[in-house]
Amino acid sequence: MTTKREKLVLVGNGMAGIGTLEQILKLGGAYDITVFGSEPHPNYNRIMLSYVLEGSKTLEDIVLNDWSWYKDNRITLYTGTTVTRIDAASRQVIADNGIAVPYDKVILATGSRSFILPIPGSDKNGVIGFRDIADCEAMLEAAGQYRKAAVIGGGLLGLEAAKGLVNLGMDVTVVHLMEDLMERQLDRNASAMLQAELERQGIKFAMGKQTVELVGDERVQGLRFSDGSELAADFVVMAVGIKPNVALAQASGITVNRGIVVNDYMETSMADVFSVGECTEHRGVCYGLVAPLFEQGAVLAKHLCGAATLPYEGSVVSTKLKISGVDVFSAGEFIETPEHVVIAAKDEWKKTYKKVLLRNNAIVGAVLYGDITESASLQKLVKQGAEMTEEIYAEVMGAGCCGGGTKKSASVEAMADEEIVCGCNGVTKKAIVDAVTENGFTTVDEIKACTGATRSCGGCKPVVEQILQYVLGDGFRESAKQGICGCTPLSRDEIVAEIKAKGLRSGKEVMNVLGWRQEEGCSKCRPALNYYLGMLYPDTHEEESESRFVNERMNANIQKDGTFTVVPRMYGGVTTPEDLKKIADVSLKYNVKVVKVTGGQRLDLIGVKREDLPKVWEELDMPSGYAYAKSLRTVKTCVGSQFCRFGTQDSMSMGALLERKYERLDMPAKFKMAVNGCPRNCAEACTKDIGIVGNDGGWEIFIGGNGGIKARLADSFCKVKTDEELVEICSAVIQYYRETGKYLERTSEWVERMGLAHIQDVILNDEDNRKQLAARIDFALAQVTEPWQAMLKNEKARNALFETVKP
Ligand SMILES: Cc1cc2nc3c(=O)[nH]c(=O)nc-3n(C[C@H](O)[C@H](O)[C@H](O)COP(=O)(O)OP(=O)(O)OC[C@H]3O[C@@H](n4cnc5c(N)ncnc54)[C@H](O)[C@@H]3O)c2cc1C
Ligand SMILES: NC(=O)c1ccc[n+]([C@@H]2O[C@H](COP(=O)([O-])OP(=O)(O)OC[C@H]3O[C@@H](n4cnc5c(N)ncnc54)[C@H](O)[C@@H]3O)[C@@H](O)[C@H]2O)c1
Ligand code: SF4
Ligand code: FES
Repeated sequence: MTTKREKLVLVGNGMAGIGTLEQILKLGGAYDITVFGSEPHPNYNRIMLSYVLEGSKTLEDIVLNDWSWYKDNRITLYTGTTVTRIDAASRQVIADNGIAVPYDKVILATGSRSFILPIPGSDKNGVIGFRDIADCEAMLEAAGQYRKAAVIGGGLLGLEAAKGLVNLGMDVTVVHLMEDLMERQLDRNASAMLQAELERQGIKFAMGKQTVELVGDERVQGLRFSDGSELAADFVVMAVGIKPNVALAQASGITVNRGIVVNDYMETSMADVFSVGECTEHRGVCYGLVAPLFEQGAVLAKHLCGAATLPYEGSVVSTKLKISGVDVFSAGEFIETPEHVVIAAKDEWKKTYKKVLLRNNAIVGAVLYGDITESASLQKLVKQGAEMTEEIYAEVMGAGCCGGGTKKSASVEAMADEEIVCGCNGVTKKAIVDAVTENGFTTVDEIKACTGATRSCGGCKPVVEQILQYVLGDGFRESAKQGICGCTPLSRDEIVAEIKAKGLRSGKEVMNVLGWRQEEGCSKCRPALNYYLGMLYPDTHEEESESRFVNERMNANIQKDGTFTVVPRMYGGVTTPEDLKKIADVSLKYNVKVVKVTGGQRLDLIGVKREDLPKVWEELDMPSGYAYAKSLRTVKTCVGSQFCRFGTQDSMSMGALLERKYERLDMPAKFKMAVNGCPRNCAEACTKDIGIVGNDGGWEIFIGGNGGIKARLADSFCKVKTDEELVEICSAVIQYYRETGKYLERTSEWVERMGLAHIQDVILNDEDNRKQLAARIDFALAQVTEPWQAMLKNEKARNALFETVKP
């Protein structure tokens, strides 16, 4: 006889909720699971949004559980769907779009939202919080259009946001209410050192300022303070704290205080309804960091799986600011009172500071600035409220405030097995050592995939590295080479070489033969392998569409409200009245929300419903502009010699020719080109992957430009006389990039890695090689087909993607 599986509904697709589900799945919990999330994305690492803004990660990098994870674990997922009520009488969870799902158990993990100061003007355009992908995208966009930003709030979030905006080229002032930055985590000494360093990094500060109004017309133009002074700003980020999302609990009659009130087993006041994460209030505390949320999730998962568990008794929190070049750590109590015994060391030359607070000889708090080597030990000692002893003093204070560096592996050696190394994910030293000794893992990525350590804020990475060094000894340096992801220690070049040498033909085969740690791979390696195989076998590789990112699978870009954009090709930025009429007719018929002229000189139909996509493309009957793909996006052109008085070359015709030639071909990353009729460079060749400028009766070719987050001016590659030479060199450059580029590596990074001189040598000084590269790209180009034409003929794929399955 089979027992009926209970129905578990999770509301909130964030880190706390999905972390709890991961634990439940690990424990073998027998539930039919449904997840609701208001955002249109799979579970992603919210913490890493700071790195996305700062430019060191992309949105794709921060996905924690991609769409296939839900499918593989038979979880029904409703994204872009907000639950509005739990009906205890009918035992159903009811969503805003009318979907009602029966439940046996419900987990509320609805998180928080940004607290927006209730002051006049806070609803003006250009004022946002920093909480989710949509906010992050809005900030990236604003940085391209506006100059002067103000970030209100000098806490963790405000400072990380400010650094991100400075990196994006904005003039940023942090407006802080108090006289000390991060006054909830740091004492005056550490705060002052932090402010000095951040000023050095380009952030300005307005301290002790209370904003009473945001001024401007529709768009914000500045801030007015209580002392009457003003600050000009055309973009304002509010980072003054968070508010738990409790509307659903309230509407369902569940007891709510600041957060959803729970007991030590995460039970709310409603039977069979539990709560974890930032929306939760436990013993009067709502947490705003991931470590406590995962601790809550671990207790709840065991509780729901019938496994023995201790009650959740609250968490001691510690924080680390994620700004490169600024190492700050704080745990427990940090402001001394007459009750405390203070151990402190400050080195103004090395710019380091260390303070440990004792109460009745128990370690109750610590602040580190500049050198945070001891953060893991101190975090544990504070959590345990350990007694200070001579040994601990020597271990923690070492040579004073900066002695950690010389005794790193000694301090790791001295760590107890059960000591927590990764506070965010509760991973002990023993779990990491076991992953090395029992599973043979040798890199941080492998440890991450196996244990979860370093998966969230990344603050524990140095200690994980020290443990690897301590366990592997000399073997560590050799193994320090990182694989393309946690599934393999192999680099891109090694994988491509093995595919060629062993004649491997599919992603699965590559993973099997090359000994992938995770049988199914992950969201990093699957699309990369699909690209490498397609590049190596253009005529025979069977496209593995399930390995593609969702936008590529749908041949359309998903937007934050769950609708899509449609961008038809306009070769060289040139269109016709007939095509414009078609676009207008289709836009009206399918209620397109906005028609936007893009930076790449074409039209973007924004707000198309998923189920309308096939009909829109069928009626447009125009080629896809690949605005979602890792391939040629646009060839921007100026008017050129056909019309411009200065033009010496026909840039419009050449742009259209190049766009028709290279469209649809997969590349390591998105690829943009521009063609100009003369050196006035109206189509901005200098920020394109390949930029072309009419010059001296011929063409000058530039490569490796980028106008995005990591802006880079293109390098002059060569000058040519004829159109034929131009096309041959473009072909050779693109094919060489395709053959040697790492998946997701833009040409700006590729040129820096390979060296301009080397690429010139390969392509300009070796005619045979150049011709072979051009022939290989022509062969690959002969295999590509128009995706929407194929999709419209394939009813099964069309139904599966656009009618029955959620992305
Ligand atoms: C930029 C940034 C950087 C951060 N850095 C760090 C850090 O370095 N270290 C650290 O520990 N913490 C950090 N945090 C905090 C950390 O990200 C949060 O504590 C954590 O993500 C909260 O997880 P959660 O699942 O409780 O809530 P959330 O992540 O807010 O997830 C809740 C989800 O539920 C959805 N939802 C809400 N109501 C409903 C509903 N009725 N129906 C359906 N869905 C709903 C929301 O849209 C959201 O997607 C950072 C936060 C930000 C914004
Ligand atoms: N590295 C990290 O651990 C990290 C990074 C980002 C965010 N987070 C978390 O995200 C959440 C939100 O972060 P946060 O920094 O907004 O919250 P926070 O509550 O930690 O800090 C808000 C700051 O804004 C200041 N403030 C309040 N009102 C103000 C006003 N009117 N004008 C100027 N300043 C004002 C406060 O003095 C405080 O320093 C927190 O839970 C935080 O822990 C953590
Ligand atoms: S780049 Fe030269 S040819 Fe082209 S539009 Fe500008 S001035 Fe005219
Ligand atoms: S401490 Fe945050 S990921 Fe390990």
